[in-house]
Amino acid sequence: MSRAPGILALWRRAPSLSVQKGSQTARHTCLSEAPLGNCLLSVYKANPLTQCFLFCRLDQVVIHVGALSLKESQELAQHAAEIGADGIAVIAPFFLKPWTKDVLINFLKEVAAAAPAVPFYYYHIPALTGVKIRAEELLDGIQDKIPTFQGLKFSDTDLLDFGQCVDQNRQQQFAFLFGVDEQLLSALVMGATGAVGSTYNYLGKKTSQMLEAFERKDFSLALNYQSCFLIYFSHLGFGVSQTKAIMTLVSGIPMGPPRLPLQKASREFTDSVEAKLKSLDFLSFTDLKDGNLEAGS
Ligand SMILES: CC(=O)N[C@@H]([C@@H](O)[C@H](O)[C@H](O)CO)[C@@H](O)CC(=O)C(=O)O
Repeated sequence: MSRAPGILALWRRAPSLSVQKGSQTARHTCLSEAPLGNCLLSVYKANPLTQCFLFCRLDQVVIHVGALSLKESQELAQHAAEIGADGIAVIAPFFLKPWTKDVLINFLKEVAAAAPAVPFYYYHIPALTGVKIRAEELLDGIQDKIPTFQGLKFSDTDLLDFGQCVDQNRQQQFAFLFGVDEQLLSALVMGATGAVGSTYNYLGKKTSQMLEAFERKDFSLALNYQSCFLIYFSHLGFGVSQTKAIMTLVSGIPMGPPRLPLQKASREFTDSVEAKLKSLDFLSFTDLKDGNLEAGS
């Protein structure tokens, strides 16, 4: 079974943390149905491995149930409802793509209807799905079609689209969870209500400090934190494999290589990240042997 942990989510004005499970970083599209179902169940039961990564109590679990097959997505949604998920999230199907807003909403509506009592989030990640329907366009009138619609996970760099989503939300009924970690500060300024991202699995504390600085209106300190991430990312570049390697380094728990077609991060990458994390004083488990990066799957 996959050991990929959920994605740490940071919510503004909330003392505790939440998790999104079955997401891009957790390689949901690479998992077959059975391990994915088990994986979801294990999170619901707050398994020690997950808790160990989050270093916190899980207050909310939002489960990603998107799939290429509508039926599979509906089954995952039903399963999420049965095990008591606090929300479900769905990406756009990405092989045979919906090309218009109405078609996309119809697909999402059918998934949402399979879990009619569970809050529903649209997970907007056009760089990976290739579905470029603007989120702002989608929001218009969406609750008439999907009564459980709760908000967006917005994983795109188009801050104009993001700003227009926030602008539409005059009654503030929706949550806007931002998913480009390097741009979180800009999104906060524009009205993000939370964040979900892979880097919070290991940069969560620094990001919380950035959020605190932002709340105190200490923008220069907040910018310092964000710049630290920007420099970090722009030099190294991060994908799922790299994230797994870093999570292994930071936690000491072997995450193993990613599944094909992903390739495991290179030795040069892990060496360079290890040095960087040490310089930031992030590594408490510094004596990893080569084998630890290989174990698990
Ligand atoms: C394309 C991608 O993986 N984006 C990440 C970001 O957290 C991203 O890793 C980070 O901003 C670094 O580029 C998230 O938006 C996606 C995510 O949280 C997930 O579904 O795993």
